[in-house]
Amino acid sequence: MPMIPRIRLYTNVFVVFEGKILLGMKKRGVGEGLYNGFGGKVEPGETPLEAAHRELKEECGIDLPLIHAGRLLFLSAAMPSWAFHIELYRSAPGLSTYTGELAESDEMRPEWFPLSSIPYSQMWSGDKLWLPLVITGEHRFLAREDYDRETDDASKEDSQGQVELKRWWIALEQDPSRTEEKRK
Ligand SMILES: Nc1[nH]c(=O)nc2c1ncn2[C@H]1C[C@H](O)[C@@H](COP(=O)(O)OP(=O)(O)OP(=O)(O)O)O1
Repeated sequence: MPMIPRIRLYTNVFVVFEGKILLGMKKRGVGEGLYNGFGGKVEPGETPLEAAHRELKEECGIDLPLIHAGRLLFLSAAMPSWAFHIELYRSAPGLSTYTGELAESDEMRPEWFPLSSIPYSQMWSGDKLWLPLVITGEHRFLAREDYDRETDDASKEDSQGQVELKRWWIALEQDPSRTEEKRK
């Protein structure tokens, strides 16, 4: 029987104000050197929303109302024992203030970017597929990504194993609060 991976549950929060987005430069660990939202593992006894607020506060010092934006599920050939499930949140629409003091932490250096110049080339390669949906916040979505070994250039492989985004799909959730759209 093939090995069945175990699910690791994470959160990721994007603070989006009028015309700008708050990202963090990851200073250590997995994803070091990349910009990302603020987040981490959901701890036992915590809901994902509670974890999202806790991680936002721990990693950049602030808190504000959040809405669920979507869900990312991905597999990576670099970590075949795990399936990653990330609950994605964004700040509630229309907000322009937060509580607390925006501050650098051991893990993240926060930085505002205009929505017109999001540093996608310094982010996880799949994020550009769904971050625009997080920013508009009109539909919640499910995104699915498979990272596999690079096949075109074996010289790039190191002991960690280089992976690239090979397959993906995104689907919008039905939102019962919206008028049912007619489908062709
Ligand atoms: N925006 C993103 N896009 C993506 O494709 N993978 C992401 C991602 N954000 C996080 N991941 C993946 C990478 C890695 O395997 C895992 C780790 O995420 P994080 O850096 O958020 O958590 P940490 O390892 O810092 O956990 P904590 O120690 O609980 O803070 O989730």
